[in-house]
Amino acid sequence: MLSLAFIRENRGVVDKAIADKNVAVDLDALLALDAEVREAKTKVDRLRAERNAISDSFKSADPAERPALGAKAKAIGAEIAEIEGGLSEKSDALNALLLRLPGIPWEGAPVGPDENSNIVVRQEGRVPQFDFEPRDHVALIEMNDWADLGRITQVSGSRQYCLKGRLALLEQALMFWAQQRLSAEGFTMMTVPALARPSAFVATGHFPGHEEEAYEIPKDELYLAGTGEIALTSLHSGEILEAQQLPILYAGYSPCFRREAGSAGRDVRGLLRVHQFYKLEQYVICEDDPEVSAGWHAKLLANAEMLLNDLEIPYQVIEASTGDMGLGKYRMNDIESWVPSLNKYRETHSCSTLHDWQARRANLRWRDGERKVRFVHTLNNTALASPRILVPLLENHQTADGRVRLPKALQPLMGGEFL
Ligand SMILES: Nc1ncnc2c1ncn2[C@@H]1O[C@H](COS(=O)(=O)NC(=O)[C@@H](N)CO)[C@@H](O)[C@H]1O
Repeated sequence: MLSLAFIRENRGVVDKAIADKNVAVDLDALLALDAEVREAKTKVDRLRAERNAISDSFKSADPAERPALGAKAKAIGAEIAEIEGGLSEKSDALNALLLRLPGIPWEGAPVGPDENSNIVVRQEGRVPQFDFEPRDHVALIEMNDWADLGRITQVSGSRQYCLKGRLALLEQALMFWAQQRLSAEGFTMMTVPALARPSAFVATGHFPGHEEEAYEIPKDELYLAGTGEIALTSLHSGEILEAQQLPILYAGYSPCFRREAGSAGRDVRGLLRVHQFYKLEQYVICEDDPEVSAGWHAKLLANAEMLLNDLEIPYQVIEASTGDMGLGKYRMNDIESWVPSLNKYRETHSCSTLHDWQARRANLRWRDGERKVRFVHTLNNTALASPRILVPLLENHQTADGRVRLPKALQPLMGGEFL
Protein backbone atom coordinates (compact mmCIF):
# COMPACT_ATOMS: atom_id res chain seq x y z
CA MET A 1 0.00 0.00 0.00
CA LEU A 2 1.26 3.50 -0.80
CA SER A 3 0.56 6.51 1.42
CA LEU A 4 -1.93 9.04 0.04
CA ALA A 5 0.66 11.76 0.56
CA PHE A 6 3.12 9.85 -1.65
CA ILE A 7 0.49 9.28 -4.36
CA ARG A 8 -0.55 12.95 -4.43
CA GLU A 9 3.07 14.12 -4.73
CA ASN A 10 4.27 11.39 -7.13
CA ARG A 11 1.40 10.88 -9.56
CA GLY A 12 3.76 10.14 -12.47
CA VAL A 13 5.79 7.55 -10.56
CA VAL A 14 2.57 5.78 -9.49
CA ASP A 15 1.18 5.86 -13.05
CA LYS A 16 4.42 4.29 -14.33
CA ALA A 17 4.33 1.56 -11.67
CA ILE A 18 0.72 0.75 -12.62
CA ALA A 19 1.73 0.45 -16.26
CA ASP A 20 4.99 -1.45 -15.63
CA LYS A 21 3.35 -3.91 -13.24
CA ASN A 22 0.59 -4.45 -15.75
CA VAL A 23 -2.22 -3.83 -13.23
CA ALA A 24 -5.58 -2.16 -13.77
CA VAL A 25 -6.20 0.58 -11.19
CA ASP A 26 -8.15 3.78 -11.91
CA LEU A 27 -5.86 6.37 -10.32
CA ASP A 28 -8.15 9.24 -11.42
CA ALA A 29 -11.04 7.67 -9.53
CA LEU A 30 -8.81 7.11 -6.50
CA LEU A 31 -7.62 10.72 -6.42
CA ALA A 32 -11.16 12.03 -7.00
CA LEU A 33 -12.37 9.97 -4.02
CA ASP A 34 -9.40 11.20 -1.98
CA ALA A 35 -10.37 14.81 -2.74
CA GLU A 36 -14.03 14.16 -1.83
CA VAL A 37 -13.05 12.51 1.45
CA ARG A 38 -10.69 15.34 2.36
CA GLU A 39 -13.29 17.98 1.45
CA ALA A 40 -15.95 16.22 3.52
CA LYS A 41 -13.58 15.94 6.51
CA THR A 42 -12.69 19.65 6.25
CA LYS A 43 -16.40 20.56 6.12
CA VAL A 44 -17.18 18.38 9.17
CA ASP A 45 -14.32 20.00 11.10
CA ARG A 46 -15.62 23.46 10.23
CA LEU A 47 -19.19 22.53 11.21
CA ARG A 48 -17.95 21.04 14.48
CA ALA A 49 -16.06 24.29 15.25
CA GLU A 50 -19.20 26.28 14.45
CA ARG A 51 -21.34 24.11 16.74
CA ASN A 52 -18.74 24.37 19.52
CA ALA A 53 -18.77 28.16 19.15
CA ILE A 54 -22.55 28.13 19.52
CA SER A 55 -22.51 25.92 22.61
CA ASP A 56 -19.79 28.17 24.10
CA SER A 57 -21.90 31.31 23.52
CA PHE A 58 -25.04 29.59 24.80
CA LYS A 59 -24.33 30.30 28.48
CA SER A 60 -23.74 34.05 27.99
CA ALA A 61 -26.51 34.47 25.38
CA ASP A 62 -29.76 36.39 25.92
CA PRO A 63 -32.37 33.77 27.07
CA ALA A 64 -34.65 34.87 24.24
CA GLU A 65 -32.01 33.87 21.69
CA ARG A 66 -31.31 30.45 23.19
CA PRO A 67 -34.02 28.50 21.32
CA ALA A 68 -32.70 29.75 17.98
CA LEU A 69 -29.12 28.91 18.99
CA GLY A 70 -30.23 25.43 20.10
CA ALA A 71 -32.04 24.89 16.81
CA LYS A 72 -28.96 26.02 14.83
CA ALA A 73 -26.71 23.65 16.81
CA LYS A 74 -29.18 20.82 16.16
CA ALA A 75 -29.29 21.58 12.43
CA ILE A 76 -25.51 21.59 12.27
CA GLY A 77 -25.44 18.24 14.09
CA ALA A 78 -27.82 16.78 11.49
CA GLU A 79 -25.64 18.09 8.66
CA ILE A 80 -22.52 16.55 10.26
CA ALA A 81 -24.29 13.18 10.61
CA GLU A 82 -25.36 13.28 6.97
CA ILE A 83 -21.85 14.07 5.68
CA GLU A 84 -20.26 11.42 7.93
CA GLY A 85 -22.77 8.82 6.67
CA GLY A 86 -21.52 9.28 3.12
CA LEU A 87 -17.92 9.65 4.34
CA SER A 88 -17.56 6.08 5.66
CA GLU A 89 -18.80 4.66 2.35
CA LYS A 90 -16.37 6.91 0.39
CA SER A 91 -13.48 6.00 2.73
CA ASP A 92 -14.16 2.27 2.23
CA ALA A 93 -14.19 2.71 -1.56
CA LEU A 94 -10.96 4.71 -1.36
CA ASN A 95 -9.30 2.04 0.79
CA ALA A 96 -10.41 -0.70 -1.60
CA LEU A 97 -8.67 1.14 -4.45
CA LEU A 98 -5.55 1.80 -2.34
CA LEU A 99 -5.24 -1.95 -1.71
CA ARG A 100 -5.00 -2.49 -5.48
CA LEU A 101 -2.12 -0.06 -5.99
CA PRO A 102 1.29 -1.58 -6.81
CA GLY A 103 4.46 -0.96 -4.85
CA ILE A 104 7.03 1.05 -6.82
CA PRO A 105 9.56 -1.38 -8.39
CA TRP A 106 13.28 -0.70 -8.13
CA GLU A 107 14.86 1.12 -11.07
CA GLY A 108 16.96 -1.92 -12.04
CA ALA A 109 13.99 -4.22 -12.63
CA PRO A 110 13.61 -5.23 -16.29
CA VAL A 111 10.38 -3.62 -17.49
CA GLY A 112 7.97 -6.12 -19.03
CA PRO A 113 4.51 -7.66 -18.58
CA ASP A 114 5.50 -11.17 -17.40
CA GLU A 115 8.24 -13.75 -16.76
CA ASN A 116 9.39 -13.57 -20.40
CA SER A 117 11.09 -10.27 -19.51
CA ASN A 118 13.01 -11.81 -16.59
CA ILE A 119 16.79 -11.75 -16.84
CA VAL A 120 19.27 -14.50 -15.90
CA VAL A 121 21.76 -12.75 -13.63
CA ARG A 122 24.24 -15.62 -13.22
CA GLN A 123 24.52 -19.40 -13.19
CA GLU A 124 26.24 -21.38 -10.42
CA GLY A 125 27.39 -25.00 -10.19
CA ARG A 126 28.09 -27.43 -12.99
CA VAL A 127 25.15 -29.06 -14.82
CA PRO A 128 25.82 -32.85 -14.57
CA GLN A 129 26.88 -34.67 -17.74
CA PHE A 130 25.49 -38.20 -17.36
CA ASP A 131 27.09 -41.09 -19.25
CA PHE A 132 23.69 -42.80 -19.09
CA GLU A 133 20.10 -41.76 -19.82
CA PRO A 134 19.09 -39.93 -16.61
CA ARG A 135 15.79 -40.86 -15.04
CA ASP A 136 13.23 -38.30 -13.87
CA HIS A 137 12.38 -38.07 -10.20
CA VAL A 138 9.18 -40.12 -10.60
CA ALA A 139 11.09 -43.06 -12.10
CA LEU A 140 13.71 -42.85 -9.35
CA ILE A 141 10.94 -42.77 -6.72
CA GLU A 142 9.13 -45.72 -8.24
CA MET A 143 12.36 -47.76 -8.52
CA ASN A 144 13.15 -47.18 -4.86
CA ASP A 145 9.61 -47.11 -3.43
CA TRP A 146 10.29 -43.66 -2.04
CA ALA A 147 6.73 -42.34 -2.30
CA ASP A 148 3.12 -43.18 -3.02
CA LEU A 149 2.04 -41.01 -5.94
CA GLY A 150 -0.95 -43.11 -6.99
CA ARG A 151 -3.14 -44.69 -4.32
CA ILE A 152 -3.14 -41.55 -2.21
CA THR A 153 -5.00 -39.64 -4.93
CA GLN A 154 -8.11 -41.77 -4.25
CA VAL A 155 -7.89 -40.49 -0.67
CA SER A 156 -6.90 -36.87 -1.17
CA GLY A 157 -7.36 -36.06 -4.84
CA SER A 158 -4.85 -34.79 -7.41
CA ARG A 159 -1.45 -33.22 -6.72
CA GLN A 160 -1.10 -35.22 -3.48
CA TYR A 161 1.68 -37.59 -2.40
CA CYS A 162 3.08 -39.63 0.49
CA LEU A 163 6.85 -39.66 0.84
CA LYS A 164 8.02 -43.07 2.04
CA GLY A 165 11.04 -44.63 3.74
CA ARG A 166 14.40 -42.94 3.18
CA LEU A 167 12.92 -40.11 1.09
CA ALA A 168 10.47 -39.24 3.89
CA LEU A 169 13.39 -39.25 6.31
CA LEU A 170 15.45 -37.14 3.89
CA GLU A 171 12.77 -34.42 3.83
CA GLN A 172 12.82 -34.23 7.64
CA ALA A 173 16.63 -34.25 7.71
CA LEU A 174 16.79 -31.54 5.04
CA MET A 175 14.47 -29.24 6.95
CA PHE A 176 16.29 -29.76 10.25
CA TRP A 177 19.65 -29.20 8.52
CA ALA A 178 18.37 -25.95 6.93
CA GLN A 179 16.83 -24.81 10.24
CA GLN A 180 20.19 -25.30 11.95
CA ARG A 181 22.00 -23.43 9.18
CA LEU A 182 19.63 -20.45 9.40
CA SER A 183 19.80 -20.44 13.20
CA ALA A 184 23.59 -20.18 12.83
CA GLU A 185 22.96 -17.11 10.63
CA GLY A 186 21.01 -15.45 13.45
CA PHE A 187 17.48 -16.33 12.35
CA THR A 188 15.01 -17.31 15.09
CA MET A 189 13.42 -20.65 14.30
CA MET A 190 9.61 -20.45 14.37
CA THR A 191 6.90 -22.94 13.53
CA VAL A 192 3.98 -20.92 12.17
CA PRO A 193 0.35 -21.89 11.50
CA ALA A 194 -1.14 -22.26 8.05
CA LEU A 195 -4.60 -21.26 9.32
CA ALA A 196 -4.99 -17.47 9.15
CA ARG A 197 -7.64 -14.78 9.05
CA PRO A 198 -8.41 -12.98 5.76
CA SER A 199 -6.78 -9.80 7.17
CA ALA A 200 -3.43 -11.63 7.20
CA PHE A 201 -3.79 -12.33 3.48
CA VAL A 202 -4.61 -8.66 2.89
CA ALA A 203 -1.49 -7.67 4.85
CA THR A 204 0.84 -9.64 2.57
CA GLY A 205 -0.98 -8.60 -0.60
CA HIS A 206 -2.39 -12.03 -1.43
CA PHE A 207 -5.86 -10.51 -0.99
CA PRO A 208 -7.58 -8.88 -2.77
CA GLY A 209 -6.81 -10.65 -6.00
CA HIS A 210 -5.59 -14.16 -5.24
CA GLU A 211 -8.51 -15.51 -3.19
CA GLU A 212 -8.90 -18.35 -5.68
CA GLU A 213 -5.47 -19.73 -4.79
CA ALA A 214 -6.28 -20.28 -1.11
CA TYR A 215 -8.32 -23.07 0.51
CA GLU A 216 -11.16 -21.45 2.45
CA ILE A 217 -12.49 -22.72 5.84
CA PRO A 218 -15.80 -20.81 5.84
CA LYS A 219 -17.18 -22.22 9.12
CA ASP A 220 -14.34 -20.50 10.97
CA GLU A 221 -13.73 -17.51 8.70
CA LEU A 222 -10.21 -18.78 8.10
CA TYR A 223 -8.09 -19.64 5.09
CA LEU A 224 -5.12 -22.00 4.69
CA ALA A 225 -1.96 -20.03 3.87
CA GLY A 226 0.25 -20.98 0.92
CA THR A 227 3.33 -19.62 2.70
CA GLY A 228 4.58 -18.95 6.22
CA GLU A 229 5.06 -15.33 5.07
CA ILE A 230 1.35 -14.77 5.76
CA ALA A 231 1.46 -15.58 9.49
CA LEU A 232 4.83 -13.87 9.95
CA THR A 233 3.79 -10.60 8.30
CA SER A 234 0.86 -10.10 10.69
CA LEU A 235 2.49 -11.50 13.84
CA HIS A 236 3.53 -8.01 15.00
CA SER A 237 0.59 -6.11 13.49
CA GLY A 238 -0.44 -3.15 15.64
CA GLU A 239 2.75 -3.19 17.72
CA ILE A 240 5.25 -0.31 17.73
CA LEU A 241 8.61 -2.08 17.66
CA GLU A 242 11.58 -0.47 19.40
CA ALA A 243 14.74 0.24 17.35
CA GLN A 244 16.75 -2.25 19.39
CA GLN A 245 14.28 -5.01 18.43
CA LEU A 246 15.21 -4.60 14.75
CA PRO A 247 16.07 -6.39 12.57
CA ILE A 248 13.69 -9.23 13.43
CA LEU A 249 14.91 -12.39 11.67
CA TYR A 250 12.56 -15.38 11.53
CA ALA A 251 13.06 -18.80 10.00
CA GLY A 252 9.40 -19.77 9.73
CA TYR A 253 8.56 -23.44 9.16
CA SER A 254 5.02 -24.27 8.08
CA PRO A 255 2.86 -26.52 5.97
CA CYS A 256 1.74 -24.60 2.86
CA PHE A 257 -1.51 -25.13 0.98
CA ARG A 258 -2.22 -23.97 -2.57
CA ARG A 259 -5.18 -24.73 -4.79
CA GLU A 260 -3.04 -24.15 -7.91
CA ALA A 261 -6.32 -23.06 -9.53
CA GLY A 262 -4.53 -21.47 -12.46
CA SER A 263 -2.10 -24.34 -13.08
CA ALA A 264 -4.35 -26.97 -14.65
CA GLY A 265 -2.23 -29.29 -16.77
CA ARG A 266 1.12 -27.85 -15.60
CA ASP A 267 3.62 -30.06 -13.74
CA VAL A 268 1.01 -32.75 -13.19
CA ARG A 269 3.67 -35.50 -12.92
CA GLY A 270 5.39 -35.93 -9.60
CA LEU A 271 6.37 -33.50 -6.88
CA LEU A 272 7.01 -30.14 -8.57
CA ARG A 273 3.56 -28.62 -8.04
CA VAL A 274 1.39 -30.08 -5.24
CA HIS A 275 -1.47 -28.84 -3.06
CA GLN A 276 0.34 -29.30 0.26
CA PHE A 277 4.04 -28.82 0.86
CA TYR A 278 6.43 -27.70 3.60
CA LYS A 279 8.55 -24.59 3.54
CA LEU A 280 11.20 -23.02 5.72
CA GLU A 281 10.75 -19.30 5.11
CA GLN A 282 13.34 -16.61 5.75
CA TYR A 283 11.56 -13.50 7.02
CA VAL A 284 13.03 -10.07 7.88
CA ILE A 285 11.49 -6.99 9.50
CA CYS A 286 13.99 -4.10 9.38
CA GLU A 287 14.14 -0.31 9.57
CA ASP A 288 12.72 1.59 6.58
CA ASP A 289 16.12 2.46 5.14
CA PRO A 290 16.44 1.27 1.52
CA GLU A 291 20.15 0.55 1.98
CA VAL A 292 19.49 -1.56 5.08
CA SER A 293 16.74 -3.58 3.39
CA ALA A 294 18.86 -3.96 0.24
CA GLY A 295 21.55 -5.47 2.47
CA TRP A 296 19.04 -7.95 3.89
CA HIS A 297 17.84 -8.79 0.37
CA ALA A 298 21.39 -9.77 -0.55
CA LYS A 299 21.76 -11.76 2.68
CA LEU A 300 18.51 -13.68 2.13
CA LEU A 301 19.63 -14.53 -1.38
CA ALA A 302 23.08 -15.60 -0.15
CA ASN A 303 21.52 -17.86 2.50
CA ALA A 304 19.49 -19.70 -0.14
CA GLU A 305 22.56 -19.99 -2.40
CA MET A 306 24.56 -21.31 0.55
CA LEU A 307 22.03 -24.12 1.01
CA LEU A 308 21.90 -24.93 -2.72
CA ASN A 309 25.68 -24.99 -2.95
CA ASP A 310 25.86 -27.42 -0.01
CA LEU A 311 23.20 -29.56 -1.70
CA GLU A 312 25.43 -29.47 -4.80
CA ILE A 313 22.48 -28.39 -6.97
CA PRO A 314 23.31 -26.21 -10.00
CA TYR A 315 21.12 -23.10 -10.19
CA GLN A 316 20.64 -19.71 -11.78
CA VAL A 317 19.67 -16.39 -10.22
CA ILE A 318 16.87 -14.48 -11.95
CA GLU A 319 16.10 -10.73 -11.86
CA ALA A 320 12.30 -10.58 -11.99
CA SER A 321 10.62 -8.16 -14.39
CA THR A 322 8.15 -5.52 -13.20
CA GLY A 323 5.28 -7.66 -14.55
CA ASP A 324 6.44 -10.91 -12.98
CA MET A 325 7.51 -9.71 -9.51
CA GLY A 326 3.98 -9.21 -8.20
CA LEU A 327 1.93 -6.26 -6.99
CA GLY A 328 3.73 -5.28 -3.79
CA LYS A 329 7.34 -6.09 -4.62
CA TYR A 330 10.12 -3.53 -4.81
CA ARG A 331 12.54 -6.20 -6.02
CA MET A 332 12.33 -9.97 -6.58
CA ASN A 333 15.09 -12.44 -7.38
CA ASP A 334 14.05 -16.02 -8.06
CA ILE A 335 16.49 -18.89 -7.89
CA GLU A 336 15.91 -21.68 -10.39
CA SER A 337 17.47 -25.12 -9.83
CA TRP A 338 18.59 -27.41 -12.63
CA VAL A 339 16.19 -30.29 -13.38
CA PRO A 340 17.97 -32.77 -15.71
CA SER A 341 14.83 -34.60 -16.88
CA LEU A 342 13.33 -31.31 -18.05
CA ASN A 343 16.69 -30.08 -19.32
CA LYS A 344 15.86 -26.71 -17.80
CA TYR A 345 16.04 -24.64 -14.62
CA ARG A 346 12.88 -24.52 -12.49
CA GLU A 347 12.06 -22.06 -9.69
CA THR A 348 12.84 -23.36 -6.20
CA HIS A 349 13.30 -20.05 -4.29
CA SER A 350 11.83 -16.56 -4.46
CA CYS A 351 13.51 -13.62 -2.69
CA SER A 352 11.53 -10.38 -2.28
CA THR A 353 11.89 -6.92 -0.79
CA LEU A 354 8.63 -5.04 -0.31
CA HIS A 355 9.82 -1.84 1.39
CA ASP A 356 6.85 -0.59 3.49
CA TRP A 357 4.11 -1.80 1.11
CA GLN A 358 3.19 -4.76 3.35
CA ALA A 359 3.98 -2.85 6.55
CA ARG A 360 1.34 -0.22 5.73
CA ARG A 361 -1.25 -2.96 5.10
CA ALA A 362 -0.23 -4.88 8.22
CA ASN A 363 0.22 -1.76 10.40
CA LEU A 364 3.79 -2.80 11.20
CA ARG A 365 5.67 0.15 12.74
CA TRP A 366 8.78 0.99 14.73
CA ARG A 367 10.03 3.98 16.80
CA ASP A 368 13.26 5.46 15.46
CA GLY A 369 16.06 7.19 17.35
CA GLU A 370 14.17 10.49 17.36
CA ARG A 371 11.10 8.72 18.81
CA LYS A 372 9.33 9.12 15.41
CA VAL A 373 6.95 6.23 14.58
CA ARG A 374 7.50 4.87 11.04
CA PHE A 375 6.51 1.84 8.97
CA VAL A 376 9.14 -0.91 8.70
CA HIS A 377 10.46 -2.72 5.62
CA THR A 378 9.65 -6.42 5.19
CA LEU A 379 11.49 -9.05 3.15
CA ASN A 380 11.10 -12.76 2.59
CA ASN A 381 12.86 -15.58 0.79
CA THR A 382 12.46 -19.32 0.59
CA ALA A 383 15.10 -21.24 2.48
CA LEU A 384 13.83 -24.66 1.38
CA ALA A 385 10.47 -25.79 0.03
CA SER A 386 9.85 -29.52 -0.09
CA PRO A 387 9.00 -31.68 -1.99
CA ARG A 388 9.94 -29.42 -4.92
CA ILE A 389 13.59 -29.23 -3.81
CA LEU A 390 13.71 -33.05 -3.82
CA VAL A 391 13.24 -33.03 -7.61
CA PRO A 392 16.61 -31.41 -8.47
CA LEU A 393 18.20 -33.12 -5.47
CA LEU A 394 17.29 -36.64 -6.64
CA GLU A 395 17.79 -36.05 -10.34
CA ASN A 396 21.17 -34.30 -10.23
CA HIS A 397 22.70 -36.90 -7.89
CA GLN A 398 21.34 -40.07 -9.48
CA THR A 399 23.56 -42.98 -10.56
CA ALA A 400 23.18 -45.22 -13.61
CA ASP A 401 21.61 -47.95 -11.46
CA GLY A 402 18.94 -45.60 -10.06
CA ARG A 403 20.49 -44.86 -6.71
CA VAL A 404 21.04 -41.31 -5.38
CA ARG A 405 24.39 -40.23 -4.00
CA LEU A 406 23.76 -37.78 -1.14
CA PRO A 407 25.56 -34.41 -1.06
CA LYS A 408 28.35 -34.49 1.52
CA ALA A 409 26.43 -32.09 3.80
CA LEU A 410 23.62 -34.62 4.19
CA GLN A 411 25.61 -37.83 4.49
CA PRO A 412 26.12 -37.53 8.28
CA LEU A 413 22.40 -36.81 8.72
CA MET A 414 21.36 -39.81 6.66
CA GLY A 415 24.08 -42.13 7.88
CA GLY A 416 25.66 -42.97 4.59
CA GLU A 417 26.75 -41.97 1.08
CA PHE A 418 23.55 -43.02 -0.64
CA LEU A 419 19.88 -42.28 -0.04
N1 LIG B 1 2.33 -25.76 -5.53
C1 LIG B 1 3.58 -25.89 -5.09
N2 LIG B 1 4.09 -27.12 -4.91
C2 LIG B 1 5.36 -27.29 -4.46
N3 LIG B 1 6.19 -26.26 -4.16
C3 LIG B 1 5.71 -25.01 -4.34
C4 LIG B 1 4.40 -24.75 -4.80
N4 LIG B 1 4.22 -23.40 -4.86
C5 LIG B 1 5.38 -22.84 -4.45
N5 LIG B 1 6.27 -23.81 -4.14
C6 LIG B 1 7.64 -23.61 -3.63
O1 LIG B 1 7.62 -22.52 -2.70
C7 LIG B 1 8.58 -21.55 -3.13
C8 LIG B 1 8.11 -20.18 -2.69
O2 LIG B 1 6.84 -19.92 -3.24
S1 LIG B 1 6.61 -18.49 -3.82
O3 LIG B 1 5.19 -18.32 -3.94
O4 LIG B 1 7.40 -18.36 -4.98
N6 LIG B 1 7.19 -17.44 -2.75
C9 LIG B 1 6.81 -17.41 -1.46
O5 LIG B 1 5.94 -18.14 -1.01
C10 LIG B 1 7.60 -16.45 -0.59
N7 LIG B 1 6.98 -16.35 0.70
C11 LIG B 1 9.05 -16.93 -0.48
O6 LIG B 1 9.10 -18.26 -0.01
C12 LIG B 1 8.65 -21.73 -4.63
O7 LIG B 1 9.86 -21.19 -5.14
C13 LIG B 1 8.60 -23.25 -4.74
O8 LIG B 1 9.87 -23.81 -4.44
